[in-house]
Amino acid sequence: MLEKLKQDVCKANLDLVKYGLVIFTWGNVSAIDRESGLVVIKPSGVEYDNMTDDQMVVLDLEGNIVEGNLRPSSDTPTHLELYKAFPEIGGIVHTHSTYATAWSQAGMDLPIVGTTHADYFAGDIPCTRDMTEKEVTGGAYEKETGTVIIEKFAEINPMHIPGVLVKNHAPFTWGKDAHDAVHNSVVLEQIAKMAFVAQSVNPNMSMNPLLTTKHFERKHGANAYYGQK
Ligand SMILES: O=C(CO)[C@@H](O)[C@@H](O)COP(=O)(O)O
Repeated sequence: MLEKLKQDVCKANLDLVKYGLVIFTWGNVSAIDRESGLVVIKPSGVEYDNMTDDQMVVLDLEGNIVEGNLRPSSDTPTHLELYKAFPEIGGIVHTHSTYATAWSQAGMDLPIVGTTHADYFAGDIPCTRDMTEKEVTGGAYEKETGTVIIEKFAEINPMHIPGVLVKNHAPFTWGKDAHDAVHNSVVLEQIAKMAFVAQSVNPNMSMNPLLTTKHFERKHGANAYYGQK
């Protein structure tokens, strides 16, 4: 079932290793088939070295396992909440990549201070609020992680800012498919690193909003002209 999607999701997970975004089992990628409403995600705690397509787990949006012998990623409920809230997205990535995670741990939005950032994210990348005791200990921690992310995007278009920093935890990114979500995760790590260095040089750094709009629009706007037709 969903063989092509399982291949794509497995490859996307392995790409996290290729791009240096995960060590051990510290991350996960999923993708959704919107027609059937089924989600494919990597199994929990399985080393990337040994990961194969047929280990991918297929679930419905309520978290019922439809196919697979292994337990799905522990972060599956977060992914499911995001798929339900953001109908335009087709893939999700979670990593503990160093610089993006450091900003998450600092509890700070990642400020937009360069065109590299604006080419992919049309503004600051928000950091979520502290989770309440009930959200952490009430039995639905991973689902509630999704809730605090969605809350943060009440007034943000998730296709304009395809990522978030979960406070004291780590980043999630998304995209039109698993590959696109991985791409955004790689970019997020790089811009988090660049912003860290820039801030150490100038703590009062800023960016002209016109430049932000120009760079985001030329790649993603209605009249985008970056790249080939
Ligand atoms: O966030 C964490 C751990 O803090 C998890 O995302 C990470 O270890 C990956 O877990 P899974 O192997 O996907 O269950």
